[in-house]
Amino acid sequence: MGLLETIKGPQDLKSLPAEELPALAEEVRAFLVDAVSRTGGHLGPNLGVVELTIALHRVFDSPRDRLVLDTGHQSYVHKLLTGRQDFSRLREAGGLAGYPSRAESEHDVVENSHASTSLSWADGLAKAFELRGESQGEHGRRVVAVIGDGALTGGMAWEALNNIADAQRPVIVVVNDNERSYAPTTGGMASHLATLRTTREYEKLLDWGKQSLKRGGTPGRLAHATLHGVKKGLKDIVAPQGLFEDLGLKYVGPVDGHDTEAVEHALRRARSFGGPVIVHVITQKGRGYQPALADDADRFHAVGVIDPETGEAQATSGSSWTSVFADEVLAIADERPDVVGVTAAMRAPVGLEPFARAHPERVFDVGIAEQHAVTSAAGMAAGGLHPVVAVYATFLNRAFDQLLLDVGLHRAGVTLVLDRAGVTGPDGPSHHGVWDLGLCRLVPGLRLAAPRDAATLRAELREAVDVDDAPTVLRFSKGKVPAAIPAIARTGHADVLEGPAWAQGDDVLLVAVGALVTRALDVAARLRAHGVGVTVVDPRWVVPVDEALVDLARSHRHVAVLEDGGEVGGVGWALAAGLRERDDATPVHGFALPQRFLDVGARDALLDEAGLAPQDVARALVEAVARTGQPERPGPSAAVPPR
Ligand SMILES: Cc1ncc(C[n+]2csc(CCOP(=O)(O)OP(=O)(O)O)c2C)c(N)n1
Ligand SMILES: CC(=O)[C@@H](O)[C@H](O)COP(=O)(O)O
Ligand SMILES: [Mg+2]
Repeated sequence: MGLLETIKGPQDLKSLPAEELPALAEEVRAFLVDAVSRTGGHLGPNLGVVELTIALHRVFDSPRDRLVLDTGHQSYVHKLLTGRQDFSRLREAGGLAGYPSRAESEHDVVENSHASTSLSWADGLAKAFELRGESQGEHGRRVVAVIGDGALTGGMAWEALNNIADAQRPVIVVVNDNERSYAPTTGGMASHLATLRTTREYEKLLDWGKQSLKRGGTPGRLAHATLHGVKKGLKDIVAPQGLFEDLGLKYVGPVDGHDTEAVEHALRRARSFGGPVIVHVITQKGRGYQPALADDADRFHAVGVIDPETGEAQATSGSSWTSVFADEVLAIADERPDVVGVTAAMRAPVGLEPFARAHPERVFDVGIAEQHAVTSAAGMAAGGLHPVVAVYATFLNRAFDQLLLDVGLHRAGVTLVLDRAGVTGPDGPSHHGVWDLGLCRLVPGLRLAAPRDAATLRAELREAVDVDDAPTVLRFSKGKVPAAIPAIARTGHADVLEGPAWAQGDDVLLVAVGALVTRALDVAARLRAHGVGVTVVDPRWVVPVDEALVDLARSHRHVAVLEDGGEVGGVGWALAAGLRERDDATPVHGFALPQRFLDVGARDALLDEAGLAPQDVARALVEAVARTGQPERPGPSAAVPPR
């Protein structure tokens, strides 16, 4: 039996002799490579925090002390050391979550996978422990937040530091500095951390110098004393007193994050300090696994299954929607010098890499700072540019106020491209992009399109960037782009995809949104097989709902809406409202996602479980049509509540 199998919880870890820790670290690394190669996941980030996590659980007493992991994608080692070693179904329904999960363990605190929140959580916990009288003294409860250098570029982190620095509560902020988000971290903060890292090299050099000089007898000792004086002066030049210290935070580091003993020593110093302290730990993303270290793109940040022979990692997302966007936005950028790209530390995942390679001066990586991305885009538009801000749909949540009042209020010609819209799957509840339709519907003047295939993505993107007096948004899902789905007619903005067989009349108007068009066509075939007449339309622009679509709805006995987003503020919700405004009683059957947090799971399975399986939708509509008998107007009724 290896060491790792003997670790059932932090107590077992604490009792391990220090000399066995390197061997444990190697076992953990081997486990991670083996397990994550089979399931996919965040291999690179977790390989970088092995020694750090071991040290954290030896110095602090989780769950009495609270360990908050920012973003949470680097929580696999934490899980291994807190009694969870079955990674066979990592990031699958019913398996281990890829992020902290309170349902899994009392050692887990924050389940939100959105970056830069950990310091605010820590500030809140520390205030609670203080008011409850639990944090005082050497053995008082401690709060430790582990935040990456990427997450530290997020504005929330600095709002929290402003508060943490202002009080003498025992908050330990561990900066896990591996110099990367996906790609190398950008911005002034990254440069500052680099300066502090340089100090590390500088300190090593000085330490070497000191030891050598001391061995040189009296002349050497004199020289050492002189050098020591020089050091202080030089250090202020090389590493001006740290930003953190200027804020009033004690700074410990930089520490070699792969030397468990050194990290433990630094953490014990931090713990005993009793006030707010930064422990700056230098780690290596992908540490110990050559294929990850060789991956210049993102060090196996988030990978799919890995071929054990070659070390080749499948793309996690493999979302070919992204590649269509990447190709079309580059074509647009070649034609229009006013078009610029903006990313929040995800240039490659959102498809702006080709654009950046061709026009490096016109793609801006603002760090993990979606709020800044959106408002700076409003500034760019005011300055005569047309920014294309590409983010995952779920991360737009963070920039709603900026979208509403910096972009919307000023009618700024900004185009937002929301990748991973709808159910994403393995990343769980905080990653599903199911809020954007409702949020965007709140912004007056905003227009949102949901392409159904590659051709409509290209066309709708071009329509969007041609709008310079209002915000425009495109949303598309994770996964594969379907084969081309041609239209047979156009009504208003909507494409008619399939009309009723002449004998079957106008029983159902089936409105299909974006990637769910494929499912809708399956539903339509099932309806026809049951003698129900159906017209399938793709509205293309779904915010606001097109008046022509409302008119079309009124000429059918039933309207059904199939969409990959939350029901509140969705297309079905808006279409029902449009019919009510006309005092029209056409029943609207909404097939949207329930307004709750969806768990981890495969995208298609989660859609089916939400009632969006074609056979279930068809059955519900056949029953609804049967209930209303002959084609006469049903009695006055509100919209049939979405399922
Ligand atoms: C608000 C937000 N934007 C974007 C992301 C996507 N994302 C996940 S991890 C990551 C990089 C994090 O870098 P860092 O904090 O340095 O952690 P590391 O992976 O280097 O350990 C990003 C951008 C996110 N989770 N949250
Ligand atoms: C932690 C995080 O936010 C990302 O790494 C995310 O897991 C990537 O998702 P995709 O795999 O869909 O690109
Ligand atoms: Mg990092």
